[in-house]
Amino acid sequence: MIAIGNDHTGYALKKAIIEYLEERNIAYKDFGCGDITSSDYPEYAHEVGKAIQNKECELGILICGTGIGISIAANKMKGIRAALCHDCFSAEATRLHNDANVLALGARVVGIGHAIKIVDTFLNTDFSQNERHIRRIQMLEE
Ligand SMILES: O=C[C@H](O)[C@H](O)[C@H](O)COP(=O)(O)O
Repeated sequence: MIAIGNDHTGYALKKAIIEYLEERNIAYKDFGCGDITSSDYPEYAHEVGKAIQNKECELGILICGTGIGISIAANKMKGIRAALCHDCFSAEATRLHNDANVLALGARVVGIGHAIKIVDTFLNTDFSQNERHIRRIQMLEE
């Protein structure tokens, strides 16, 4: 299950990502927001982070204007490794090396087509299970 959350700036991109997920029968839970009325990104980061912490969802996608605020908020939560990625190389590397469990995107930074490719890369790359990466992730948790 993929958790998805966004502030007002990310609403249009969120709809496009949901279309991508539905076309591929990928289960998701939408934690809002549901329109373009000004809203506060920490709320949605918190909801998505909680869904991952309690194992309701395995991975999350968070969107704000830059992706920065919402990733800062998510990364304050224990066990959350949110990666702000605006290119496919980073999206692949953060799954392989960091076992990132949240992809953060900036709706004011990337176009929808590029963002969908980034989402596709993130969701289709598994953690490497490499010993040195496991060690470093454990250090992050400590
Ligand atoms: O990091 C913060 C996010 O990019 C927000 O989406 C952004 O600050 C929202 O800006 P505004 O309230 O001016 O639409």
